[in-house]
Amino acid sequence: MNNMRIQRIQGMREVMGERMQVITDPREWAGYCRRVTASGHSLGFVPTMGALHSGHAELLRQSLAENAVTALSIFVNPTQFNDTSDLEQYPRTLEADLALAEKLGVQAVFLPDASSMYPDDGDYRLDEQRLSRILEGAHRPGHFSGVLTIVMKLLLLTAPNRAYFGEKDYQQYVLIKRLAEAFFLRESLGTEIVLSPLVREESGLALSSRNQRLSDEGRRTAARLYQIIRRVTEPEEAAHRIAESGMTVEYLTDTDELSPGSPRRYAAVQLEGVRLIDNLPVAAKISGTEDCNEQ
Ligand SMILES: Nc1ncnc2c1ncn2[C@@H]1O[C@H](COP(=O)(O)OP(=O)(O)OP(=O)(O)O)[C@@H](O)[C@H]1O
Ligand SMILES: CC(C)(CO)[C@@H](O)C(=O)[O-]
Ligand code: BAL
Repeated sequence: MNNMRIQRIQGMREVMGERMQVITDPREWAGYCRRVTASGHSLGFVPTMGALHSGHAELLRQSLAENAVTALSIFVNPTQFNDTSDLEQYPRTLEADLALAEKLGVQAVFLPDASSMYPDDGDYRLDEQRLSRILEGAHRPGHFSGVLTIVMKLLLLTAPNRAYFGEKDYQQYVLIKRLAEAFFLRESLGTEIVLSPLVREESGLALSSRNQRLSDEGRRTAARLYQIIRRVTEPEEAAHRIAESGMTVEYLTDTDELSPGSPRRYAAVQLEGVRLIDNLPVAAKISGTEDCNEQ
């Protein structure tokens, strides 16, 4: 980062105060965000459901590098859970999340509750008619309607210059990018939707908050998912090998529907009652060997 940029960011931290702001009220949050942008400073925004891990940290680092101020939201959004036990068991680690955000240098955290984000009790919903119905959407009815609705509310309140979403949830990223285009969010809010690369454990397992619910043995089994999807050419054969490893396959598909001309492989599995997803560009698959035990 060049010196001018560092000085600008330091200046901004003095204006906004050194301590990280933690805000729960949507109106107060909108006011804070408007003050940041009105004073000429760029605002990056990373929406999450908390239980932060290194994947989230990467999104935050990217935002911190590209914007004067970085805002994080933590909200376990009930309308995107089609399964109530998944919602109840979703990991919540607020104190550790705030400590990590502060350590990374995040300037503001939005922690709303469900009643403040849904003053309409969820009567109003956004709905996409096509790409939200495949892959994750086919297996989690209503999920993307909940995601798009809460993301639109968060973007309207925050009006960031850039909002960051992870490649781990590639279908979600595509739907949000198209949402921004459909509703002219660049023209109205000045918001650009940014894709952040997928972060994996050394074993290859995609980092995910839900991984916390896996046993040690479950984690080792889960690592096979990536090893198999990146090495086995035929989707049917890959699904068979994943099932042999002890996971229940929900889907495993190669398609370019979400990225025309550049097909990707998408997979969702269940293991120990935990639902895991992964994806990669088909071109990134390793050909020439189908030995999934090799790293
Ligand atoms: N391993 C990862 N690499 C890159 N981005 C990630 C990763 N994990 C999560 N993200 C991104 O972080 C943002 C917040 O995700 P979220 O809080 O749902 O965490 P999560 O780990 O995806 O949890 P889960 O899948 O268990 O709900 C999303 O944009 C998501 O795509
Ligand atoms: C984008 C999001 C924060 C909306 O609740 C969530 O779906 C997530 O964390 O990926
Ligand atoms: N990161 C995806 C959000 C969800 O699984 O609900």
